[in-house]
Amino acid sequence: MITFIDTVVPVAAQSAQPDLALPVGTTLDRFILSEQSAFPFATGELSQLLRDIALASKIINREINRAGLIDVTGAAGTDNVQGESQQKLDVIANIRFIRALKNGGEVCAIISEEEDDIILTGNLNGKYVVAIDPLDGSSNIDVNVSIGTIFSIYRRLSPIGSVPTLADLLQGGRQQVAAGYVLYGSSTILVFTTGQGVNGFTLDQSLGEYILSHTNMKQPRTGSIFSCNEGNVAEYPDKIQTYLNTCRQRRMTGRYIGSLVADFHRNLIKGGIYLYPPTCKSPGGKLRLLYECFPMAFIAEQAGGKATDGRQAILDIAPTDLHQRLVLYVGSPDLIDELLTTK
Ligand SMILES: O=P(O)(O)OC[C@H]1O[C@](O)(COP(=O)(O)O)[C@@H](O)[C@@H]1O
Ligand SMILES: [Mg+2]
Ligand SMILES: [Mg+2]
Repeated sequence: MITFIDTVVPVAAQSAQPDLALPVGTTLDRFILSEQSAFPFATGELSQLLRDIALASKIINREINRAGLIDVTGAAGTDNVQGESQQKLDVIANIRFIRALKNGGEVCAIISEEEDDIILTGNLNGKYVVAIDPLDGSSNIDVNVSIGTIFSIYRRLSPIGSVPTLADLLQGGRQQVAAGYVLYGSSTILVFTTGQGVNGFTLDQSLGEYILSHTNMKQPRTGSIFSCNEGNVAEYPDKIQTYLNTCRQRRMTGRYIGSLVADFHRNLIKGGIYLYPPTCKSPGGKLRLLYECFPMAFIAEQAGGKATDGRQAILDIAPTDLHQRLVLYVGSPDLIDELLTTK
């Protein structure tokens, strides 16, 4: 369920909100409006912000679908703050989302995977800040394999009208008011939560509309899928190697697309566990806390799953850096528990 209260109710206290089930087939706009109307104090900014993200994702979806026809494949010739070569679509997606968030007026600051520093939008009266991975799964762009976008929304801490600060972006995962992803796969789906469960909207390309297709998504308690880059196994900690051996002995299925959004989405629906342990190249983990781990952990927990770095719940981690990386284990709760108790 969506909460459209623009007076923020952090994750922990949101379960008291009314349950407003809407039927499959409802448009995203109708869903947003009807949910918002349930909250007398809602002023619509969060609703509009979600619409802005949905619109930008439709534009990106169009670019991705035409990737082979227009000059959007290959490297952009630039590196991001993490020293990763930026793909042209990384840059295009980054520009499109930042433009949509700036023009919307609700967002005062943004942190993006593709930008070194905080982006001040100039909307000093904007109530929200956004962390975004404009294009997730960049290594799959040129080979027509599913990719995604990941976003996380917070209410600003600094006073309305003032210049946003680092503290606005380095809030804890449990302060998120909304988080979601768009999966550009065989179909395009927008999945998000505002702390009242998780819903999925499939893009009807002929209408250009996101339509409710997955209501109140729930992560199966267990599953038979494990997802990790087996090429790195020799570098994984012994405990993880032991756990993966038990997965193989149990004849679980190895599935790894190499796009976090796609691997997460499959495991959310079918049951499974995604692992990105420490490696020699990324001893602290590869995935970024603010715009990959926090949003996916919020969605996972809202769907009944779990997300941990092996020591604590991802959502309990205090962020210290805009682009800090983390070890991530996320998925079905029983599989995460098994991993954590592996000797
Ligand atoms: O190629 P590797 O090392 O297995 O890493 C794949 C992981 O890295 C990512 O591509 C990182 O995300 P970006 O593509 O947004 O940088 C994840 O989507 C994916 O799960
Ligand atoms: Mg990513
Ligand atoms: Mg990315």
